[in-house]
Amino acid sequence: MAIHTEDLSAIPEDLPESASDRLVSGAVGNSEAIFERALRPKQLDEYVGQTKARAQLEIFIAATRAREEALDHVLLFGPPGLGKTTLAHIIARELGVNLRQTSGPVLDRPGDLAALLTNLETNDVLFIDEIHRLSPVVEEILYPALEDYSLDIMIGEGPAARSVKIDLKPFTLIGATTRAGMLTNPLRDRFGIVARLEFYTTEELTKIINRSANLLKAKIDPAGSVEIAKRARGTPRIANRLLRRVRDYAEVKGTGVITKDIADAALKMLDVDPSGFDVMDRKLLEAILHKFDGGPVGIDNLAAAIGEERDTIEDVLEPYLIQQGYLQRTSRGRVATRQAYAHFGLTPPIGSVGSEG
Ligand SMILES: Nc1ncnc2c1ncn2[C@@H]1O[C@H](COP(=O)(O)OP(=O)(O)OP(=O)(O)O)[C@@H](O)[C@H]1O
Ligand SMILES: [Mg+2]
Repeated sequence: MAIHTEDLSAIPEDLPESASDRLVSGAVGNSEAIFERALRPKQLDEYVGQTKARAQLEIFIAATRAREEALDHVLLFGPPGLGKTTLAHIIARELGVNLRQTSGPVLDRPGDLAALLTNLETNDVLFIDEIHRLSPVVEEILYPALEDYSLDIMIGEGPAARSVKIDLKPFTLIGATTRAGMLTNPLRDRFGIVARLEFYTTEELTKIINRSANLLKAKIDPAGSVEIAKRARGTPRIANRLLRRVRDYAEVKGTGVITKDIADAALKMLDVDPSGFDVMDRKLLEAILHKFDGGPVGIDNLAAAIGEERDTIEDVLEPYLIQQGYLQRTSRGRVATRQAYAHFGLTPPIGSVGSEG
């Protein structure tokens, strides 16, 4: 069995055009997949940031290796582009086992899952991306597999139908999702290790950009990497994407070196503002401010107003705006904070939420 087989069909292609085409969307376009793989760190010590998740995993991996057992099942969750797939591959590599990759929407028949599971070698990793999109019938046969490495499969139909039990070799499931909240409770409960990935700091993104620039043989000065890092929405995928575009700009409009001024001019041209917001971020905030008087506004109304899918708002747009304090999610809907008013040069009304911008 090949080590680290990649199932390209697992790369999500079903994101709405407007979302996947965004320069700062966390989502990945297919043409980008090859480039992403080249920049993907292969070992835990190359994986920048996520100190909490990394510290946990280091211990569990070392202990499991020493005992020659399968690692507990791992759930990785967090917004797109923060490094879930990367981390899954690193875990398998550090464990010294094979990784088999698939995704929730692709696994639509129980037989497909059974085939994957029965082909795993001892202690291998099965990586299921978008695990919140598993169909209920597939999820059902996953439970006993996770719990006691066995499959209960129905053979035949009607009165002749019988259930057969198949023993599996010990394995580790790594599930990745942008939405831990959409997992069913019985599934979530079966993960022994749950790691939530956080947005990266400017310092961490600067490190990632320097490493990528090095691999791409792009010339960049320290202030240039900081400028890109500050505008990458806390997301390594976006940092790498911006780096590539800014490098093109530097080669055509400058001397080839990415300086602060070149980065700034390039990002301005690409419509990424100093807070790292792109057209869609601004559209969302402006809709709340102008069409809904700052909110609260329900997610479906908001989706209709900006012509975006509700899922895209919740998975891609909102998490960063909330983390940065521009948006609040309340029981009555989304509310723009004082910081959002300030961003657009507006005076916040009395009683508006959030800290002073
Ligand atoms: N901690 C990190 N250190 C360095 N580079 C990273 C890190 N995390 C992610 N990257 C880079 O960002 C890119 C995107 O990461 P990855 O594909 O793992 O994100 P993801 O969380 O799986 O996204 P999605 O939810 O869309 O599947 C990778 O190609 C990798 O180069
Ligand atoms: Mg991924």
